[in-house]
Amino acid sequence: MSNETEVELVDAFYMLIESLKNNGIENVYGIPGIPVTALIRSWQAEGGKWYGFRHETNAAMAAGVAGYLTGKPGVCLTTPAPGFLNGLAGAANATTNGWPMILLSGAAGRRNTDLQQGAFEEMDQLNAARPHVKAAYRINHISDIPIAVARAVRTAVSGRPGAVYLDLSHEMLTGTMPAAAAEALLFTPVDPTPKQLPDPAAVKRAADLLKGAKKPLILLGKGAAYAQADADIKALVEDTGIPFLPMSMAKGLLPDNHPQCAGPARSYVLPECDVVLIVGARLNWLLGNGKGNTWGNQLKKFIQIDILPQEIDSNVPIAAPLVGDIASCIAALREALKGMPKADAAWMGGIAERVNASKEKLAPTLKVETPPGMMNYRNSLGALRDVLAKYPSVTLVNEGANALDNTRMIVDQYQPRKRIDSGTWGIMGIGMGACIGAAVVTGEPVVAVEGDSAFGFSGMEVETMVRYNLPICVIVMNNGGIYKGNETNAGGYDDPSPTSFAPGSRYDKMIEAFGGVGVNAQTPAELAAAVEEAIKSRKPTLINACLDPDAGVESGRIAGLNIERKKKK
Ligand SMILES: Cc1ncc(Cn2c(C)c(CCOP(=O)(O)OP(=O)(O)O)sc2=O)c(N)n1
Ligand SMILES: Nc1ncnc2c1ncn2[C@@H]1O[C@H](COP(=O)(O)OP(=O)(O)O)[C@@H](O)[C@H]1O
Ligand SMILES: [Mg+2]
Repeated sequence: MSNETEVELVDAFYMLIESLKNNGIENVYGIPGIPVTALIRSWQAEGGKWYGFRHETNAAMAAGVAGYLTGKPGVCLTTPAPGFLNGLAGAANATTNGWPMILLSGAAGRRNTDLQQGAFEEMDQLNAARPHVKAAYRINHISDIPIAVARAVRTAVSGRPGAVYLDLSHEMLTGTMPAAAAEALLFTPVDPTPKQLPDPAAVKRAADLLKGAKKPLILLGKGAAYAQADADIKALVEDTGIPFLPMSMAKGLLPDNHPQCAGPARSYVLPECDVVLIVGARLNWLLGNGKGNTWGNQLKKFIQIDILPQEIDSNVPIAAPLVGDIASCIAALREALKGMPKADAAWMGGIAERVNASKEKLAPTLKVETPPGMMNYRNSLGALRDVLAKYPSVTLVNEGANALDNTRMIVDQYQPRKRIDSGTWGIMGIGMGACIGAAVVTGEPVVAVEGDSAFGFSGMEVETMVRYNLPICVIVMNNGGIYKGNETNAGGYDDPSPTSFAPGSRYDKMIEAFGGVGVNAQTPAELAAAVEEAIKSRKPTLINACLDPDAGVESGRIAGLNIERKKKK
């Protein structure tokens, strides 16, 4: 009898499953196929939750959003080469957003790949991943799995979070090892997201600057939402009385209707403020790179809280860098600011005036009557706003151009981490993956406001939503095209324009094909009723919101980034 039959062995699937569990991973998102199908079945058999998608990019988006919402890396599992590449788009988006996720992909054997001998789905995935993720590792031997998974988790969640690629080489996946030795290697990592405490001198410098400000502003970014230091952030804002400006995914850290919220007065507070406390936000294109017209011509003093030291001075000089994790930095800053007088009443009064004026100007447009089937962004989203105000725990997913800009402006958020959108890249295609990831990790209803083009990037996942019976209500803002639906093509012949879709499309019929609830909403009242019914019923629902094809402007609020022809021919 050979020695092998006497010694109990374990295989790589066992080591992967146990290592994922030791790192607190409960859900895996992806698509089966060679060589991972049996691994998925084993994961399920061991009690792991599997969410099977229709496209790996959507599975990876779900994993990234799950990471953002929970602080634990979402895990996406794919097959090699094309499956890996599809997943990589979601991993790159997670890394750009600073969200923790792990992309696990099967890979062809090293011997063939490194000699480019044409193995099945051969690709040098490790090197293809490296430029687009926070880190990429290959596991070459079964005994390395526990350390590799722990390292991937720690890398994904520590510092600035991001995606980690783990290459599951064929040789490793087919390996076995003695069970006793394997058990000795399995472990649970200690404190993968350690506190990063700020330097007390830096805290004092920041506090002194804030105390001396005449027109201070607190700018909250999605890093502040991700940090889950909600109570301390709210207390810092309210104790100091300083106005706050939330970036889109920081909305809800304090309610959008909070008296200190300067959101509707962004174009006033950015040029007028003198000291800005940036909490988990980057001075990138979304904030005019911290200079130019967005900020007016007065010199600003920036205080920046960030866990990544090299984010400081990325665009403009930072007068008081505060490097550390947001929770630790905010706690230290609150201590240093104790007794500081509230922000200047004249400054607050000026902001309140502009916020009220902005709201008064917007209000009537939200109630405007339009003929059935010809809603616009204002009256449709005005109706949605009133419904969602009654359900603050609903997660709102949002993408598109006009569909994005108008929803961000009109629909208020009341709780942290309840708005997921196109993020730092301004990417289309996060939609259905984000809905599924959010529904899975929150267990709460999700409402998505999707441009009809944006929806198209991930729309096949309505079958996935129905299959898992997730409480997701997708609203397709059907204006008949990209930005609008009534452009004619420049050539004058009959083909559609570059931005138009088939007129009269009925997206609600898509979900009905899979057994979900489809609604064709012609008026704001019909839209509101259908959304509320979907939230209450928790049934997977798709609402085709019929908008005027002329509603919308090219590229929404970022039209200025377009390049136009300098001359006709
Ligand atoms: C992956 C990807 N592809 C293309 C784009 C370009 N793009 C595209 C294609 C948009 C769709 C706008 O049309 P929509 O129907 O989604 O929204 P509205 O009609 O409401 O503006 S917005 C935008 O920046 C993108 N941002 N991301
Ligand atoms: N826990 C944390 N502590 C400190 N900084 C963090 C933490 N998590 C994320 N960050 C930082 O927050 C910033 C988020 O910026 P960004 O994604 O541009 O936000 P927004 O788009 O809302 O402005 C990143 O620079 C990231 O390094
Ligand atoms: Mg559209």
